[in-house]
Amino acid sequence: MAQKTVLITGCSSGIGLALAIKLARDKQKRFKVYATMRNLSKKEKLEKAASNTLGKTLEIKQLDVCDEESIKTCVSNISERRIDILVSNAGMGLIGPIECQTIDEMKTVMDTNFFGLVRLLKEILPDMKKRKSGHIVIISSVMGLQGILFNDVYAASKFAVEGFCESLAIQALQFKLRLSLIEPGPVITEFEKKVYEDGMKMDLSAADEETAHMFTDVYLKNYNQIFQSLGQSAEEVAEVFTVKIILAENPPFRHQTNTLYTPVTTLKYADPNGNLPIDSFYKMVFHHDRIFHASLNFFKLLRWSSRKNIAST
Ligand SMILES: NC(=O)C1=CN([C@@H]2O[C@H](COP(=O)(O)OP(=O)(O)OC[C@H]3O[C@@H](n4cnc5c(N)ncnc54)[C@H](OP(=O)(O)O)[C@@H]3O)[C@@H](O)[C@H]2O)C=CC1
Ligand SMILES: CC1=C(/C=C/C(C)=C/C=C/C(C)=C/C=O)C(C)(C)CCC1
Repeated sequence: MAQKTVLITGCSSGIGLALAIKLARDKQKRFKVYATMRNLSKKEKLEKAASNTLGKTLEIKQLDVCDEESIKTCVSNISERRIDILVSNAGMGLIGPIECQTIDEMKTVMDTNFFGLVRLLKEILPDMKKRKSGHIVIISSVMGLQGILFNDVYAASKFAVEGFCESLAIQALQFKLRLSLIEPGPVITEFEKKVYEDGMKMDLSAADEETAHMFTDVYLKNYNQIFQSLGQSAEEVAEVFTVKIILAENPPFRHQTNTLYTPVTTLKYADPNGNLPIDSFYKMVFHHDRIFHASLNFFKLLRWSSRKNIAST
């Protein structure tokens, strides 16, 4: 197999970094990885992890998904502009009541998570179409399928990604291009820390007492526990890539990395009126004294049993 060129965005930490390292360390050297990040002063962690793959199967480049010029410069400096696999990973979260968020903060989330992908594709898709080959892998989220309390704008940005990709995938087939949406549940990365810290610092004075209480004493209070019980590691998510997505003969259009989460994303298909997921999440959150903790314990049990099954296979 000829070496494939992979461009990954957002490699200063988390899933992007783990994936870049995983692919660069491939024993058969099947990948040449362009690991990009918006701020090269953050490259030390990646450089350390890359060790002897640096300058060989891994190169670090600057790319800000919110800056068209930086995308153009990065792509133009790749030999023949050839990118076989694009991994659109750069993204950011935002939690809290919308009354306490500014429109500018919301626009930054949409600009990064949605328009970031659009900008990348405007630059890279025409070359892929000409070559009639290429695989576009997008890190979406389970929140691209199901909204979650206090994640209104983040979920909207991932829904936008999903709708955009569903439409584009039809055209892409004509050019023999593949699109794959990766939909992780919670992953323990900088994302979780940044979102939690911003949530803790949030000025809640614009929210009524009940909403502020719901955010602080229900959502934030359980946030860490949710990540601890349901959260995957960035390496686990990266593993899925090589095994199930990039190397697959027929890569899936959608792939959820966390099977514990799948049941909650199917509820909307079980009820055409759409009430079932809303009611279920409402009960999980607002009867959290019983149901919220019961559901967390249920998730924990599932996780324990799936780990046990993996260990015994
Ligand atoms: N962690 C989670 O629970 C989940 C995450 N995801 C998605 O996974 C993806 C990766 O997140 P994750 O690894 O968890 O989080 P991290 O915060 O660890 O990584 C996010 C990366 O995106 C980069 N980034 C942000 N804005 C830009 C930009 N304008 N241009 C280029 N890079 C940018 C960050 O760079 P910098 O260091 O400069 O900020 C960082 O490298 C995101 O799309 C996220 O939405 C999906 C489901 C769950
Ligand atoms: C509130 C709530 C939940 C929280 C889920 C969270 C917080 C998921 C986060 C996902 C992320 C961060 C995805 C990133 O793209 C549960 C456990 C499903 C059920 C109980 C109610």
